[in-house]
Amino acid sequence: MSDGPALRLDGVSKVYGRNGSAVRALDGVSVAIPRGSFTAVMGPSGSGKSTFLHCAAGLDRATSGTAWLGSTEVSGLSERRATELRRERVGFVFQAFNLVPALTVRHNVELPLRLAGRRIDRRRVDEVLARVGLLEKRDVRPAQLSGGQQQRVAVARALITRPDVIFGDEPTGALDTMTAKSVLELLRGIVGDGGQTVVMVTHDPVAASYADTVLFLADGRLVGELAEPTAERVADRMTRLGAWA
Ligand SMILES: Nc1ncnc2c1ncn2[C@@H]1O[C@H](COP(=O)(O)OP(=O)(O)OP(=O)(O)O)[C@@H](O)[C@H]1O
Repeated sequence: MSDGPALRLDGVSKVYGRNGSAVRALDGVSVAIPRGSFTAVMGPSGSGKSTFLHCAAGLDRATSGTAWLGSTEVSGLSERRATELRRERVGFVFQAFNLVPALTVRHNVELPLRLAGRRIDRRRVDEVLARVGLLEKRDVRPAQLSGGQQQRVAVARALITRPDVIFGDEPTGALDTMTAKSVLELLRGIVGDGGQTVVMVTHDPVAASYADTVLFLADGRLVGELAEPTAERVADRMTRLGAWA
């Protein structure tokens, strides 16, 4: 593994649609996210947060500029290589958990390995389930779990391939405050003891305060950065961006 940033965007723009109906969702965004850091991405609705995540993770292709994951240029990959990269090098945690209801917890966590045609190491699966505090729930189905527990299964599923970067798109958006706290502490812990990199889009200043750095987007542009954020300072910046006007 190289020593450079986990993630780098160089002048990334993303335009949806054409001509009269074109929307510039990202407008020349440049940023480097260090390995082993926890970054939150905030901004008003429609500011480009999801687009940022999608372009950085290889879910979507930038219209111009380059996106790097470690030393791999994500923006230049063929569809097949982008799919491989998503399977092997990044993990995703979404607001809606996206677990497969018919599969047990253990089988949900194993799924990325199966999709990548990799060997299932039961001990590794148990280790990851223990890491998220759900080893004893490994044989139940998602419907038998609380929202917070389901999200912790989703975190385990994201961790199983040992990805370089874990992307969260509003990972605590569907959770109550206390449950959200346990998921955020888990993400914080992954960065702390696993040296992994977490990048999370959120609307919640309290969630953002768990990060090392908050990036602020407005109208597709990177308009600010806050290190060692507190919920109050994040909320203040968001107010000044007109997010809650
Ligand atoms: N597939 C698409 N086709 C056309 N326009 C899109 C598409 N996806 C996003 N956009 C537009 O790009 C802009 C940025 O959208 P994006 O979803 O990245 O913002 P966001 O900050 O994540 O918003 P929110 O907080 O509301 O989820 C918006 O104006 C949106 O309408």
